[in-house]
Amino acid sequence: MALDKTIYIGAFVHCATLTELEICTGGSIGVGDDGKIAFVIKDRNSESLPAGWEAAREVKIKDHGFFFPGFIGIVSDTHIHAPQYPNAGVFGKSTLLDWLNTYTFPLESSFSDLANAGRIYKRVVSRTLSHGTTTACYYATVHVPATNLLADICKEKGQRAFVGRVCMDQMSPDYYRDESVDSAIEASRACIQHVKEIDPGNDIITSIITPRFALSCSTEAMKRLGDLHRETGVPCQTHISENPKEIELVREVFPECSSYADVYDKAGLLTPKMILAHAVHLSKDERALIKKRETKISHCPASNTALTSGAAKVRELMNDGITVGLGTDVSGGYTPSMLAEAREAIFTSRHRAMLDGDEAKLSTEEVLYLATRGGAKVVGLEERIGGFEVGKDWDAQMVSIVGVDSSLDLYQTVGPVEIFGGESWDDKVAKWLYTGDDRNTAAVWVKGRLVHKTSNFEG
Ligand SMILES: Nc1nc2[nH]cnc2c(=O)[nH]1
Ligand SMILES: [Zn+2]
Repeated sequence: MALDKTIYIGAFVHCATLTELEICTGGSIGVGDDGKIAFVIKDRNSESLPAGWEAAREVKIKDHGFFFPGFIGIVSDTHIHAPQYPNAGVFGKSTLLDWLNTYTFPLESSFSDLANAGRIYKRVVSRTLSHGTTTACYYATVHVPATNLLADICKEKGQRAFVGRVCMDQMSPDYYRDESVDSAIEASRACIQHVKEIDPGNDIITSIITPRFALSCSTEAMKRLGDLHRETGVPCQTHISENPKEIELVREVFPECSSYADVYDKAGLLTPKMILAHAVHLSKDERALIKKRETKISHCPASNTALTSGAAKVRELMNDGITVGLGTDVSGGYTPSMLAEAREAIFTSRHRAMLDGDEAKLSTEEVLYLATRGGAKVVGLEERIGGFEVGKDWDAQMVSIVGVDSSLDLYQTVGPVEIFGGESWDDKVAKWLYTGDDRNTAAVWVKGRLVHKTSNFEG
């Protein structure tokens, strides 16, 4: 689809490094008709437009707002279960294993009904886009037609997505499981093939091989999925070391393996293109193995707190040199918002700090990095998304914070973020992170295409 050449004008905020925000208050970014950033002007007063851009369309920021890279969670939300969205906020006092049996498997099994799947998947994709999630790493269900439908919906709505059919051939309910290893592999191949047909170049949609977790997959199934991963180059995602009872059971079910990480390693699944969600209780040896294999981790703090799984030691993972992103893990996590997830990451780190010392604290800059550039690295798209550099895709959100305008004596805010006029730019970003919500996400673009807008967007 041809896009208009567009110049985005106003303030731009992105993560220069893990610990530094780069804030250009008077900049412009030109996005070509291919959806890629063609130029970045950091100061409009001292730099003029490149030739040929005089007649380009303009999109301007209002008042205190700014452009920010789209969230990459696993969103990218680096870890979200699309079929579990109707249960967001519904988990009672359960912990992982009883939560799966009580809430999750019954809901996921209902995706054998394609009309039901379509109704829910449309809402998940619209909702995550409205929160600024430009890339999502989705778990679907075991069902091939519904998984393919999720890929179709992401493509149609324009959300960059990794879409995985869930494999589960053991220790799963009779009413919801793969019947055999052969049928599981065949079904996974069918979903990989579907994505090849709808998006051969993985422009927006990528298939992802998805063994649910070690307990629901036989050794044979995991080995065959490892072979499929090697044969196709398709990335992988799964869960690891989330809950103490789960870890104990993994020990009992796989006595030949020295650790949870070793179960995946022996199956050929611990590779640079594998995303492991949770990683709450990893041992030092497991962390060393994950680092050696260049495997990525999705930190899911809201879910880890809700299901009382534990508080992951993110500082330790980062100090080990492991690449970390953020995931909402809906509906283990209650929220589809990566902004809320970033807050949860901050507060979980503060609880860790009360046990481990101040170094454990994550800063505003660090969690925004995990939600953008960190997520881009986790999904292997760091050359294409995550920040505002020439040649990258325009995956961005316009953050709208209309504040006090003393000249007009107006007082109008978008959502709950209050701006009184004395705030520095760092303060404004922090206020957005701590007090903002989807009302502040005025518009969202993926690869230059406008994929969400509110009434606060005039463009
Ligand atoms: N949080 C979470 N952990 C899991 N482990 C296996 N399946 C799941 C799931 O659906 N959610
Ligand atoms: Zn999960």
